[in-house]
Amino acid sequence: MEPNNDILVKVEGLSKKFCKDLKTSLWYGVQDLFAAVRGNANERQLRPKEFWAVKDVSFELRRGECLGLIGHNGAGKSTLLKILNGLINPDAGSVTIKGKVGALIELGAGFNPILSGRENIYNNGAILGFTRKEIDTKLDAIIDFAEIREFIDMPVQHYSSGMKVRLGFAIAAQMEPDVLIIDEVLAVGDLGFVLKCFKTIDQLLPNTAVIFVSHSMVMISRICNDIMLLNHGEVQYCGKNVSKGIELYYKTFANKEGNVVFDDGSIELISCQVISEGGNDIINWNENLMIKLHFRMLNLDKMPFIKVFIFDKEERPVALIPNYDMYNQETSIASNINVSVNISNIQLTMGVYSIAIEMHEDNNKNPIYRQNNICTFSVSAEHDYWPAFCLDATWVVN
Ligand SMILES: Nc1ncnc2c1ncn2[C@@H]1O[C@H](COP(=O)(O)OP(=O)(O)OP(=O)(O)O)[C@@H](O)[C@H]1O
Repeated sequence: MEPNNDILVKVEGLSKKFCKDLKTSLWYGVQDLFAAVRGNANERQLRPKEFWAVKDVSFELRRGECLGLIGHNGAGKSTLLKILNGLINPDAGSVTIKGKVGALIELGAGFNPILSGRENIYNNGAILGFTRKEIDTKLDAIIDFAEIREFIDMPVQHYSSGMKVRLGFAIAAQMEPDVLIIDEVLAVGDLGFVLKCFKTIDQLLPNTAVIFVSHSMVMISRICNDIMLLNHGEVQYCGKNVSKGIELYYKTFANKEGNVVFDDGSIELISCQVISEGGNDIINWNENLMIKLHFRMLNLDKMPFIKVFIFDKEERPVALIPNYDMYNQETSIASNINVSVNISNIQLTMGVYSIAIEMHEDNNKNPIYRQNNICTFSVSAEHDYWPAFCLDATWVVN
């Protein structure tokens, strides 16, 4: 048995370039072939229409480590995984992988579509280096894990996307690989299956190195203890601070524009401001926060029912502040209203949040006004955590 902290994946200076147009790419292919024969290949330079899909990527992964690979569409994540899995050759750099590799890269890739699920289990098992006898002993566990016993003798080409990913993950996981590579495919599984995958990855992790690509920061933060952020093929951040990697990823997609979703002309929202005790828009964790609203009543003579929503950077609503205390109070048409909403000890974690406002004539009636992303504010804190709240609790030893 190898020591627990042995390096299973070692990637050094890995680069891969592609060409943006097919004709030129084929011509470069021919040139490269001759250059390689003459032994003077100049792989590190880009020619017209070429670009780096992966550039100078290096990292190491040990047993028990799960690397989350994140980045915008086209950042180079799948290309990197395909190089790791030996599906494409890099132009520069090296990859060293120890042990058995289980990979779920493209939906249905690795399956022969005209063979049944059962036959594909034997094929994939053989590719992973298992004998027929070994696969026989794992067959039932794979079929049960995938929950597709009814359809196991049906050709894989007739499987739904979810069924394909179930079978692929079941094979990869039940074969107990040393290195498990998972591309975004889990996104097509239903919640029940995703939860099962999380549990399985938790169980495998002590003996496995996992590389996991996802656009879901919820999944990344749930299972990864290392993170790599790719930006146009280059590593923007690589390290153990998963929250920092996620925060940097979010910064690439900052949405600063507000949008009115609904406005029936009853009210004009003039301004919305979020301010800290110190009077600026950066709030320290556990500090008091004030939201100042200024609006004009155009066609209403009673205070509307107002819901102030706080959204996180992934546009998940994390808090709601309703004005139960003051709605329905008498006002007059054409009056200007200034409202302060005071929130004590805000315990949201570090990051950028946005405000949305919805107003109703009455608690139970349809909205008369809704605007998203009206303004943003930042919470600063000593530590960067993924969950939305870090509660100021008292710990007592009893
Ligand atoms: N075979 C290929 N030939 C030419 N360009 C390619 C090829 N494969 C990938 N690319 C390009 O390389 C870049 C990286 O693609 P890749 O699929 O690795 O991105 P990704 O980070 O996985 O994106 P996504 O989040 O959309 O899955 C993209 O610009 C893509 O168009």
